[in-house]
Amino acid sequence: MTPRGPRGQRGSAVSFTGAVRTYGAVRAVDGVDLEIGYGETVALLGRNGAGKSTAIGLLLGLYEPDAGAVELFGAAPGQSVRAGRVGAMLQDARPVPRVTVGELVGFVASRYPAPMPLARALELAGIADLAGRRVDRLSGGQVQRVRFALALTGDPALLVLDEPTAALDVEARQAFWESMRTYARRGHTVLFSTHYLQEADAYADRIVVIDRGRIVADGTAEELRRAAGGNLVGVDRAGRDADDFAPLPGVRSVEVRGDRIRLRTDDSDATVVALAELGAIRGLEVTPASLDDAFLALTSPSLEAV
Ligand SMILES: Nc1ncnc2c1ncn2[C@@H]1O[C@H](COP(=O)(O)OP(=O)(O)OP(=O)(O)O)[C@@H](O)[C@H]1O
Repeated sequence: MTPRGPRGQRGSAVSFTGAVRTYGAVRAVDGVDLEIGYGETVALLGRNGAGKSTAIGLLLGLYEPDAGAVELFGAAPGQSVRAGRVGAMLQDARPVPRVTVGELVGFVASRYPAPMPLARALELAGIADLAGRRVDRLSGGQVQRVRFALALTGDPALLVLDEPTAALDVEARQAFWESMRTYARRGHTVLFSTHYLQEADAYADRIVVIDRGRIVADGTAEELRRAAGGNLVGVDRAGRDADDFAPLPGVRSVEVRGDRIRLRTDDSDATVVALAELGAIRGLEVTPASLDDAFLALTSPSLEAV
């Protein structure tokens, strides 16, 4: 079915088609195809240097792709940004101005065609009590929340957040995600990048894993766990080699950990039956792969001792 936007638009909120962005020899974004429908909350997950910020820069029209195309709401990114349809919170080290929080958010709001009321933006960002405080005298976490208010204030259809919780303590982090959820529930589209798998799992409808500029997985947390090999089966090694286990049904990878063998498998039932036939079930343990396991398997195949 063709996705429809909140005002009945067809198509995608975000569309990357074979997008490439290079820095010299580095292909920071290397042929990305990605469609994000209206109202989806998507996490962009990747290690340091995977290409998340570069992808976000392309999406916001901060720079042009060297090849391929990027569209927002069916138009060039810059056009959608200028029309006030996008709010962004970037990793930004610019010095903060010497005005109050209320003045700053109010000023930015005044530049949008249909901003949300100032009090609403401050409340959603959890900084209603900071309205009269000077921005340059706030803590790092408070400034981060001011940035969130600035991203929200134009009441954008798409919210783009680059590692939004990096400077926040646990309590502020939870409050932040609650606000983001409230916003997303109103039918808005949200794209956020993060290193925190738990955040991606808890707050996104869909997780896109990027590695060396390429999308290596795209789906729900459950689908990612399955894509990486759904279960882990552990047994005592009992003098056997890793090679004895690799051909067993369902097995994707074999890891030796001291006296234990750990098998990543797509079909743990078939693997366990085969282990039983081999007489190798001493210390048998079957556990679902965690999202961390899936992430490591998807982004660093060289670490696996297959
Ligand atoms: N302005 C630049 N000049 C040269 N190389 C760059 C530039 N910006 C990014 N890169 C390189 O492009 C690759 C992708 O970087 P990017 O910042 O997009 O990754 P990231 O996933 O956002 O990383 P992090 O999680 O550390 O913020 C890296 O190899 C990085 O060194």
